[in-house]
Formats: sequence, C-alpha cells, structure tokens
Amino acid sequence: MQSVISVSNLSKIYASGFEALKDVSLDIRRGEIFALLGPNGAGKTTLISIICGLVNASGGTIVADGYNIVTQYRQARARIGLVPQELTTDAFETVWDTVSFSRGLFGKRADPAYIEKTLKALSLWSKKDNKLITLSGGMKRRVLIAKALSHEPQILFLDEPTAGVDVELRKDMWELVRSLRANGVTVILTTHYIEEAEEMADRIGVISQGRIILVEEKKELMRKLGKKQLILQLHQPLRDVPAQLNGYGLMLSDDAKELTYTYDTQHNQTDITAMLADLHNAGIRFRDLRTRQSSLEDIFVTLVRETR
Ligand SMILES: Nc1ncnc2c1ncn2[C@@H]1O[C@H](COP(=O)(O)OP(=O)(O)OP(=O)(O)O)[C@@H](O)[C@H]1O
Repeated sequence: MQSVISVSNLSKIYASGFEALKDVSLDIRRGEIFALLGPNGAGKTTLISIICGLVNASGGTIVADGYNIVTQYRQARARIGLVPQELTTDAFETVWDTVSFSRGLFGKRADPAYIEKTLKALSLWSKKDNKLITLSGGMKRRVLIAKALSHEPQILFLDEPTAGVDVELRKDMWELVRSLRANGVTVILTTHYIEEAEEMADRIGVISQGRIILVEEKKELMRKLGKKQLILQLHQPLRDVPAQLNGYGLMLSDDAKELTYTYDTQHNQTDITAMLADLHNAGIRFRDLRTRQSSLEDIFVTLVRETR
C-alpha cells in the first residue's frame, strides 16, 4: 500500500542536549488508523510535533503526501490536521468563529456548509454560538477536533484524543475516527489507553526511549506475541503437579483447585491433546475449563520492559 507519510532517519536533540528521537524511520499507509504507543516521555509528542512542523528536527527527512515538511512546509501542512492535547485558543471566541478562523489560517476559502457539517458530526451544532469558556471539557475537546478538520486535511493526528473524557465521549470519538477513515482520511493517534489501540488501530507502532521498537499489524502482533492460557478447574484439590506432567510447565493455583497451561498461539496445538491425555493418565479430573488470551496490554508491557 502507498505510504502517505514517510519518516526517514529522524533524530531530535533538544537544546538541553536531551536526545528525544533516535534514528526513527516510519511509514504510515494511506487510509489506515495507526496507533503510536509508548510510555511517558517516549517521544510521541515530539515525533508528532516535528511532522506537523511545530518543532524542528535535528536530522532526517519527512515527506507528507508527497511534500517535504521543511522545504514544502505550506503544502505539507495544508494536508495535515492536528488535534493537540489542550485547547490554546481564545476562550472568548465562539465555536463557529474558532473553527471558521482555523480554516482561514490554511488559506482555504470560507465554506459555511462544510463547517456546519463538521459541527453537526461532532454534536456541536447547538453550541455554535457559545463562547469556548462556557463549554464542558468534553465539548472543548470536540472543538479541537472540529478545528483540526476545518481545512479538510487528508491526514489527522490525534494526540491522546480521549485522555480524561467519559466513556460516552470516547465511544463517540472512536465512531468519528472510523467515519473519517471511511472517507479516506489517514488517522494517527497516540494513546495511553491500550484498549483504544486494540479497538481502533489497523497497525501499531511502539516507541520507547526515542526509538521505534516495533511496527506491526495489530492482528499479527496479537497473533505473534499473544499467549493463550488453558485453565482447568480441578475436581479435587491437587497437592503437587505429578512428575510425569513436568514438561508442560503447568501452574497450580494457590488454592490448589486450578491448573493453568500457557501456550503459544502459533505453536502446534497437539501439545494440548497430549497434555490432557497425560492429565487423564495421572488420574487428574477436571470439572470445567476456560481459555484466556493475552491482551495488547500484556504484550505492550513485555515489549517495553525488554527494551529498558
Ligand atoms: N522542549 C524540550 N526540551 C528538553 N526536553 C524535552 C522538551 N520537550 C520534551 N522533552 C523531553 O523529550 C522526551 C520525550 O517527550 P515527549 O513529550 O515527546 O514524550 P511523550 O512520549 O509524548 O510523553 P507523554 O506520554 O508523557 O506525553 C521527554 O523525556 C521530555 O522530557
């Protein structure tokens, strides 16, 4: 698939001497939802800020929709919308004026019908004449999105879009992001909510200490690194796991009533059959069983820990 953003060998050293990005290369595909995950201070905001032209890189190149973000800044920037973490605009402006003004900043002709459509899609239409200062936190966040969409960008960056918003607004935002993608917009989001990435993303990039440590299709990531557990509820509590079952790495719960078998999702699953047969031969009976699949969160924690 064609890439819409191409980041090559990007580095950033802040004036303090701190190296926030180290040789980052990354391609974002046109029309995808890409989630950038990383612990605090990993470099997510720095990376987004450089792509959006708010912070200068120390080295490397970035091409957005065919335009170099330094030498063709205006063309590149016109294709990008950025939803920052916080609202910095004048609190006494109305919603309508703020969003319309934002469009004007990109040199786009006024288009009241488009602004109306955007405000309606974000459930802001009834608030269009309200001053920003009178809006709730969730509504201010919707205004940030409306502003970022005001100039009809093809690429949208969302920096922590749902931090601190309620469940309902979070679901609305997910819905909105999906509808943007359906209209061909590429969406790149940073998030601390791993369930958000799990729910939304087509691909996931993990950044840690200024380096991209992994980029993978979400499904593939979960299949490759995911582990499955088979948990058996025993008929009788078990004192020890019998020696003939040692090879399976079975874990006995503290109350001795459950045995857990962990296996690779890619692994040949005939091991399960053998394990169950050996269990039977050892005279161990179980009354019930369930399986558990590791979440993206388990995978993420392991990955980041390994690079520390
Ligand atoms: N202006 C600056 N001067 C010096 N260091 C900075 C500056 N801005 C950011 N940093 C440092 O660069 C690193 C990356 O910061 P960045 O904000 O990109 O991380 P992040 O992944 O977005 O973190 P968070 O999840 O906390 O938002 C941090 O260690 C931060 O302290």
